[in-house]
Amino acid sequence: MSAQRVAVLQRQLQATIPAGEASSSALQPQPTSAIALRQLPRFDVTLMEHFLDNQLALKAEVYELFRQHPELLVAEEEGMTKEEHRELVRKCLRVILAAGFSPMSFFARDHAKYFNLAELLSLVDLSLTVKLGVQYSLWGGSVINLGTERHRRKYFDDIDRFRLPGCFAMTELKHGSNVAGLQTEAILDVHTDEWIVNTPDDGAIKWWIGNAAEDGKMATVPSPDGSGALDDHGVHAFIVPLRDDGGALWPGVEIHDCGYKVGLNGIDNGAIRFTSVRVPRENLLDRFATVDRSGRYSSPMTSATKRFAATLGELTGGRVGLTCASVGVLKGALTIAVRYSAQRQQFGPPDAPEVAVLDYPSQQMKLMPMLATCYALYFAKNKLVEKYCEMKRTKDEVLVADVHTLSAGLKAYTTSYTNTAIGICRECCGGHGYAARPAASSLCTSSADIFQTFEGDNTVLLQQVAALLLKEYRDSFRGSPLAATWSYLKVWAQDSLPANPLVTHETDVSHLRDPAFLVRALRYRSARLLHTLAARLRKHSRRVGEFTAWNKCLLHVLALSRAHIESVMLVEMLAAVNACVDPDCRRSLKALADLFALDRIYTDITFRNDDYIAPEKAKAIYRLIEALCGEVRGVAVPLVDAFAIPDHILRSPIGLSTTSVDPYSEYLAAAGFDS
Ligand SMILES: Cc1cc2nc3c(=O)[nH]c(=O)nc-3n(C[C@H](O)[C@H](O)[C@H](O)COP(=O)(O)OP(=O)(O)OC[C@H]3O[C@@H](n4cnc5c(N)ncnc54)[C@H](O)[C@@H]3O)c2cc1C
Repeated sequence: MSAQRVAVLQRQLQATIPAGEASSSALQPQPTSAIALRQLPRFDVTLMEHFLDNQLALKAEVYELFRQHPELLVAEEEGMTKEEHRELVRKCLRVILAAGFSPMSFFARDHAKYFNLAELLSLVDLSLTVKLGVQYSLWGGSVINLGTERHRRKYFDDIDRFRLPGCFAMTELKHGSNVAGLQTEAILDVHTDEWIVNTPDDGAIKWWIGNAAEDGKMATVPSPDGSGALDDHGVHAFIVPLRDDGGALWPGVEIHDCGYKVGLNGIDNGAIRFTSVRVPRENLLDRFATVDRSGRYSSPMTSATKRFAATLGELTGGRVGLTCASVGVLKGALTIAVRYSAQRQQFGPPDAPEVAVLDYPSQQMKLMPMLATCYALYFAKNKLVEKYCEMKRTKDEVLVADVHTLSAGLKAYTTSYTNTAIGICRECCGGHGYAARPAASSLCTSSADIFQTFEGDNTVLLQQVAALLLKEYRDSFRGSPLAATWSYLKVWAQDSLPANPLVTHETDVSHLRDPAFLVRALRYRSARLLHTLAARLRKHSRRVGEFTAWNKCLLHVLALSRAHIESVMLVEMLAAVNACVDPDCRRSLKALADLFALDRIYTDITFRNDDYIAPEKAKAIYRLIEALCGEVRGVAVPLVDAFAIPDHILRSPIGLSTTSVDPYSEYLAAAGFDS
C-alpha cells in the first residue's frame, strides 16, 4: 500500500479515536440554546469491558474456537442453500460439543452461562443460536422442566450430545398464539397402557417446528385435552417419537419441510401430522400431573388454570435466551454503525478536511439514543438473568411471576427494538452497509426479525405483562413483596396525579439530569397508565363484557407494558451507574442513562397530555438531548469497543476495531482488487 494511501487511511481512523480529540470535524454539535457541550472524559475501554462482562473467560473460549475454525464463519446472506446452511449449523454444534461445552448442563444448572452462550453465538450465526434454543431450551428444557427424574435420567445425556435431536411441537397450522385452541389429541388406551396421539384435522398439523424437517428423533407435543384420562384437565405435554435411529419416520408420523424462509434457513422447520401414534403412558411429562395404569388422573395443583400457567411458566427460559441473543445482535449492529460513522467522511467546509458523518447531529440523533438504549437493555437483561437464576434456586412464587412478566416484556421490547435498530444502523452505513459481506449478518434484519414472533408474538406477550400488572393493581398490591420489579407501582399508583406545578416547569439541567426526576417521571407514566387503564376497563366491561373491553383498550394496554419495561430499564441502568467504581466509566454511563430517559420522556406525548411536562420544559429537554448526543458522540467509539466483539466474529471490514489499520482493504480485496 502506498505511503500516501496509508496517510489517508490514518487520517480517517483519527476520526474514530474519539472523545472529540482527534475528530477532523468542523461540525461540533450546536445545541439550540445555551447548554454547553461538555467533553466526557476518555475512559479505559478495558475497565469498561470488565465492568460489563463477568464471563470474559467464556467469551474468550467460544470466540477462540471460531478463530480456529474460520470455515464455519460464513454469512447466510452470501448465498447458501438451506441444506448447506443446516449442515453448517450442525458442524458448528459438533465443534462446540467436541470442545467440551455441555449446553444441556448449562441450561439445567448454570443458567447464566447458557444465556451468555446464546448472546455470544448470536454474532456467529443466528441459526446456530436458534438451533441451540430449539435443542436445549425448548426440547431439552421441556423434558427436564415438565418431566420428572426418570425422564431426565433417560434423555439428558443424549440430548446434551445431540445424539437425540428433538423438537418442541406446539404451534399448529391454525393456532399459534392461542395455545388453548390447540387440537392435537392424546387419548389413553388403558388396555395397552399407551397414549394415542392424533392430528384430528389438517388445521391441527404441527407447523414451523424447529428440528423437525431433518434432524428430530423425538418431540415434546403439547395437547390440550383428550377424551378419557385428561378430560377437562387442560394442556399436557407428551414425548412422541418422530424417527428411528436410522432416520426413518416412526409409524403414523408424516413430516414435510416448511421450505425456504425469509431468514434462519439453517433451521430445519417442519410440519408434522400424527396418525394414531402410540407412545407409552410414561411419555406424559408428568411433573404437574400424572395418570396411573388404570387411567386415574392426579395433580398437586388444584385447577387446570394453575397447571396451564405452571406449564407455560416453565418455558420462560426460551424468552430469556432470545432477549440475550437479541441484545447481542444489537451490540453487533451498533458496533459497526458507530465505528463506520466515525471514520466515514462526507462533505466539509471549503479548503478543510471532510467531516466524519458521526459529527452530523442527524447521525448522532439516530445512533446515540440507540447506543444508550442498548446499554440500558444490556443491564436490564442482566437483571432478568439474575432473577431467572434466583427463581430456579428458590422456586419463590413472587419471583416466578416476576420472571414471567419481565421475560415476556423484555423479550418483546428488545426484539422489536433490535429489529428497528438494525435497519437504522444499516442506513447509517450508507451503501456499504448493504453489502452482504461487510455487514455480515449484523446489519440484516432477515433472521432477527422472526425473534419478534416466535417464543410468543410480541403483541401477545405485552398483553400478558399488562394483565399481570392489572392483577397486582386490583389486589391493591396487598403483601406484594419488594423483590418484584412492579412493586414500585404499589406506591405510585396512589400518587399518579400530575406533579407539583413547580416541578412541571423546572428546566434546570441539574434537575433534568437528576436520577430522582428521571425515575419518578418514568414510574409516574406507568402508574398513570395502569390507573387509567383499570378505570377504563371497569367502565367498558360493565357494558360490553371483558373481551371487548380489553380490545377497546388494547393500545393503552400495550403502552402500559412498554412504559413498565422502560422504567425497569432505567432503574437497572442507574443501578449500574452506581455500581461502577471507575469515575470516567461512570460519567459515560450516567450520560447514557440520562439520554435514554430523556429521549423516552420527550418522545412520549403522554407526559405533555397530562401537563406533567410543561412546554418550556419539553424544549429544555430537547436541547439537553441534543447536547447529550454530542457528548456521547465523543465516547461513542470506546463505548462500542467495550463490547469487545473480535473482528473475526464481527466479520465487517467497515466495522473493524480501531486497532486495525485499514478499514477498506479487506473490502477491496473481497471485491477482487489488489492492495
Ligand atoms: C422460523 C420459525 C420457527 C418456529 N419454531 C417453532 C417451534 O420450534 N415450535 C413451535 O411450536 N412453534 C414454532 N414457531 C411458531 C411460532 O411460535 C408462532 O408462529 C408464534 O407463536 C406466533 O403464532 P402465529 O404464527 O399463530 O401468529 P398469530 O397469533 O396468528 O399472529 C398473527 C398476527 O395477529 C396478531 N395477534 C394475534 N393474537 C392477537 C391478540 N390477542 N391481540 C392482538 N393481536 C393479536 C399478532 O400480533 C400478529 O401480528 C416458529 C415460527 C417460525 C416462523
